Parts: sequence; structure tokens; C-alpha cells
Amino acid sequence: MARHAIPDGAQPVAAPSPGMPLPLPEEPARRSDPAADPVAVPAPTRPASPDAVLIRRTMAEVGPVADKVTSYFYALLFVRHPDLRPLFPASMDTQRDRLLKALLTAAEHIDNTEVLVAYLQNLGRGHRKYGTRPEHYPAVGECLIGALSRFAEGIWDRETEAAWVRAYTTISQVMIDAAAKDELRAPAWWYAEVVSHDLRTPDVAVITVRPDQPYPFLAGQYTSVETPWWPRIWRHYSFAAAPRSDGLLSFHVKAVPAGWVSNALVHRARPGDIIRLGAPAGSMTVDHTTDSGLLCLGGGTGIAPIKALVEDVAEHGARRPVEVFYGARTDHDLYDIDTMLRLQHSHPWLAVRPVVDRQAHLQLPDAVREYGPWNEYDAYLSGPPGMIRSGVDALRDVGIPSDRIRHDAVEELAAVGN
Ligand SMILES: NC(=O)C1=CN([C@@H]2O[C@H](COP(=O)(O)OP(=O)(O)OC[C@H]3O[C@@H](n4cnc5c(N)ncnc54)[C@H](O)[C@@H]3O)[C@@H](O)[C@H]2O)C=CC1
Repeated sequence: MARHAIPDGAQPVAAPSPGMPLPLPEEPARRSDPAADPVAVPAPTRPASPDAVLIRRTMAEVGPVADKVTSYFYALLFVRHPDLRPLFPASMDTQRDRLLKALLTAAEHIDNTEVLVAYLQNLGRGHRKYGTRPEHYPAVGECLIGALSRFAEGIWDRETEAAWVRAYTTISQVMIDAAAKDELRAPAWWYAEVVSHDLRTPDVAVITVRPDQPYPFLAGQYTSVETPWWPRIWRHYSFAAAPRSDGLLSFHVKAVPAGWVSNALVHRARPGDIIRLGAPAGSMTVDHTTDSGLLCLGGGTGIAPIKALVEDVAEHGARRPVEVFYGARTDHDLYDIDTMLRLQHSHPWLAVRPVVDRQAHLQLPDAVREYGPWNEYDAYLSGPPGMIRSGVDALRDVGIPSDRIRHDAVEELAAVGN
């Protein structure tokens, strides 16, 4: 999927010790899958546990000074545990708010074990590529509690500390166990050689890489990418093709202002360069047990995973109707329209409708309302966060139930740093 830039994974968390804080968010959880996007799941209605009350009270207390808490936490961590500094990127800019976001997510779901565990397992697996080890967790926990107790001084007491210690202990154990299990079946990362680099517009490149060992994934998923020029800075990109027999993977990357990784990939990477890939993630995948139609909205480079989904349906041989709405600001930005039209030509069940903002005088989600009916369709959205939000609203309006609308997590998309 080559999603262009989805948020970047978190960096290593370091961590907890008996009782510490939480880890950083990592893989972008995409779409409305509880495991991927715990934030999307409604909070349970049963009364909060005493620990949850104390944890949420702490979060409310430190919320207004979140930046200070985060800076202090990292300062403590690096001063007390300098051996952990190399696990993090040289520049901590994009790293900073990841910790707090993870904390908020975990705190929000502290009583919702099923959702929290799925989220933390994903986080634990994703931390393998940072070199995070079980012995790092206590250090993170200790410094997290140190930072929280300082900035929540007014409400901090023994019970609050004990609640954080219990929560952090559980959190870190779930992450450690998930990483250990994953270690038995997959590498922590893959090296991949750039084999082609096709600059489609001045700022969009289609990049194809060859991983050093088999890379199993599903169409619609994404991965994390680290370039040799910005060590330990990882960004998420969707795979732009379904799994291929030659094992090659491709991504669509748009260079965005101040996007270190995206600019390096678009303007610097050349065949022969070696990048690193994290594990595949995301659940915006096709359910092959049904024969419902697929209604796909791809905005800009968000067309990448949509193309992978179309190829996936084609490979499964099912004649399911697939309708793709491909949105772009100008004709020129429809950089992959030829590929999509070729697919349409080969597959009678596929309809591709380009929607150019300036010509259509409307945006992608509005165009969908002019077609239909869509009640027999599953919907897939991929693109900028604003498009996902208004797209979900539009799709619900035309009668598609929420559980049939798939996309990566908007929170993560919004955090894309590129
Ligand atoms: N799996 C995913 O969800 C993926 C997401 N992306 C994300 O897609 C974005 C692509 O960026 P660009 O190519 O610059 O796209 P862009 O900003 O040029 O937007 C492309 C099209 O999306 C629609 N759109 C944009 N904002 C909208 C809004 N607020 N409401 C309704 N429709 C809207 C319009 O039709 C627009 O022409 C990046 O943010 C990237 O992170 C990219 C690949 C995969």
C-alpha cells in the first residue's frame, strides 16, 4: 500500500519496570479494527475500575502540560539510561508526542482488556525493529512514573503510583510476550534493495524494492520504512500491489514539506539503495468469504492500497463488482490513472472513476453520492485524514453500515510525518 505516508511508527520505547508507564505507539493502527485502532472503539459502559479512575485523573492533570511531561520524561530516560539513547532517532521531534498518545490510548482503554491487549500486542511486535528488549521496559516505566509524579504533583499519592505501577507492569508484559512470540516466526525487520524508482510527478515516486527474504503480507496492508539517510526514523507506507510471485514490493511516496523520509525516498533514493522494512500491519484487507461488491475511495497517493485490493480481487478470480473513485486535485495529480484504466480494461467487473476537484467542483466523497445504490457493498477508504472523515460520513449517509467501512486509523493518518 503505499500509502504515502502514514504515520510513522514509534520509536523504541523503552521501558518499564515494575510498574511503569507506557510505551509509545507504533504501527499506525489503521482502520476501524479495534486491534488497530483502539481509539475508535467506544469506551465500555461499565463503571471504571479504581485503577482506571486514578490513571485517568493523572492524565487529566498532566494534559495541559503534556509537552513538558514528555520532554522531562525523555530527559530523565536519557540521563539515567544513556545506553537507551541510540535506540531513538537523533532528532526527537516526531518522537515526542508518541509516548503521550500511547499513554492516552492505553489509559482510555485500561478497563477494556480485549481492545487494550490487541493494541499492545501490535505495539510490542512493532517495537522489535527498534531493538527494544525486555530489560528496557523497567527503565521506561521508572522514568514515566518519575515524569508523571512531578507534573501531577497536586494529586499524586501512593495509590496513584500503585495504580500506574500495576498498569505499566501489565502493559509492558503484554508487549514483551507479543514480541517474544513474534520472534519465533518473523525477523525484526527486513532489508530491501530499491530496484526501480519512477518519478511520476515532481513530488510523487513509485518505488519498487526487493526484500532480502520472503515478506508475507496481504493486499491493503502497510509497512514501516527506514531510509539509510535518517536512521531510526520510520514512516508508514501502504503496499501498492498485491503480493507478487517475484516477491517485489512497491510503494507510492509523495514528498511532503519537511518530510524527511518522504523527501529522501522521492528525491534521493536510487536503484541499489538499501532500506529497512518493518513487519506488515493493518487490516484494510479484502474479505474473500463474501461476494459483496467493493466500493473504494482513493485520494491522492491513497490510490496505492486500492490498486493492491483490485489486484487481490482479480487474483481470487471472483467476479465481484469493484467501483473505484480516484480523487486528485488536478489532472496532473492522477499520476496512476493509466494503471487503473488498464486494470479496468482487463476486468469487466471493475469501474474506475477519476474525480478531479477542480473539474468536478466537488470532492471525492460527494461524488460517491451520485452513484449507487451501495447497500450491497463493503467500503474501503484510503487517503488524507480529511477525506477519510468526510468519506466515512458520506458512506454512512448512503446506507453503508459502519462495520462494512474499512480504513486505517485517522489518528495515525493525522500524525503522518513523512
Ligand atoms: N491507507 C491509507 O489510508 C493511505 C493514506 N495515504 C494518505 O493520503 C494522503 C495523500 O496525500 P495527497 O496525495 O497529497 O492527497 P491530496 O491532499 O492531494 O488529496 C487527494 C484527494 O483526496 C480528496 N480529499 C482531500 N482532502 C479532503 C477532504 N478534507 N474532504 C474530502 N475529500 C478530500 C480530494 O478528492 C483530493 O483531491 C497522505 O496524507 C497520505 O498519508 C496515502 C496512502 C495510503
